[in-house]
Amino acid sequence: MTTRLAIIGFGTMGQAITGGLVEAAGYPPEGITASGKGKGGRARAQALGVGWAATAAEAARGAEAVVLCVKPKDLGPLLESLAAAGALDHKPLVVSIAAGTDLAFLEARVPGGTPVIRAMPNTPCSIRMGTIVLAPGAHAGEEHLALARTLFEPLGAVLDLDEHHMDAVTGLSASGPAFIFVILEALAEGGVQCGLPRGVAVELAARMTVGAASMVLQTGRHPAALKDEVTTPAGCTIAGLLALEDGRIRSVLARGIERASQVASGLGR
Ligand SMILES: NC(=O)C1=CN([C@@H]2O[C@H](COP(=O)(O)OP(=O)(O)OC[C@H]3O[C@@H](n4cnc5c(N)ncnc54)[C@H](O)[C@@H]3O)[C@@H](O)[C@H]2O)C=CC1
Ligand SMILES: O=C(O)[C@@H]1CCC=N1
Repeated sequence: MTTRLAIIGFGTMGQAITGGLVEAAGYPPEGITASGKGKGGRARAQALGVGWAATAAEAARGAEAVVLCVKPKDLGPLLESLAAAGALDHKPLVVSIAAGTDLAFLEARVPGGTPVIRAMPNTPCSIRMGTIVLAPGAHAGEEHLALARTLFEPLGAVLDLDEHHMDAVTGLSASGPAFIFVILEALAEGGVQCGLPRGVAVELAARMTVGAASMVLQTGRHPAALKDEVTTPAGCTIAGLLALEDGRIRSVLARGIERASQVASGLGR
């Protein structure tokens, strides 16, 4: 049976989640009502066939699950407006995807006993290749986690983790697509520098990345062991690897995740 779902905040992530559910996973659009303030949201909702509510309160009323997809700074005012309108009085499952906004903050702004789940998805959810980490609040039981999994599993791999990992998850798998896009762009530039047409270089870089990542997931082997198999003694790969190490590639990438995670932790304040 379809869960009546409200998506509040219809920007990048609200649209990625809704688009992934409707276009890629075949979720019935009539089961979803969206609400947003940004440009183009209503037209996108219409194109997807999902309902559109003029206000967040209207979307939330009667929904079994309310997914909050607004920026961290907008979450407090949004929850206050929903509480003032009594739009969460029926205690639906409330899911927040906001970075840096903890369960304690959310639970303090919904009616007592409301089940709340913090989720951290990423933009690849729009093509069902996402990762989504879930952390349940004090009143979210197994049935609520099961409902959240039903909503997110069509969009990618769902992992349950304790909330204290959420900032690290945000820096790694939520910000991470942006880092990978920059790496892909740079890899393609290398190919262009060596004479490949740009389109071919981008395609080779992207397909190679999918293949290498899939090897890690499918074999369960350590990335270092897989790397060693590519690296012929006195061959070309070791020459390229050493050039990358001269640029401190590992430290630069790891510090990028650390910095994103640190900033994520302050976004809700
Ligand atoms: N962009 C990303 O890759 C990821 C973002 N997130 C989190 O998702 C949330 C949304 O991020 P984006 O989609 O990138 O932001 P966005 O700015 O693209 O979308 C947020 C939308 O919420 C709307 N909004 C603000 N207040 C509202 C209200 N009271 N009622 C209805 N709509 C309202 C805004 O007009 C805007 O269209 C953030 O909290 C972010 O931390 C989490 C994972 C990945
Ligand atoms: O950059 C941001 O703040 C959001 C949260 C994670 C990905 N994008």
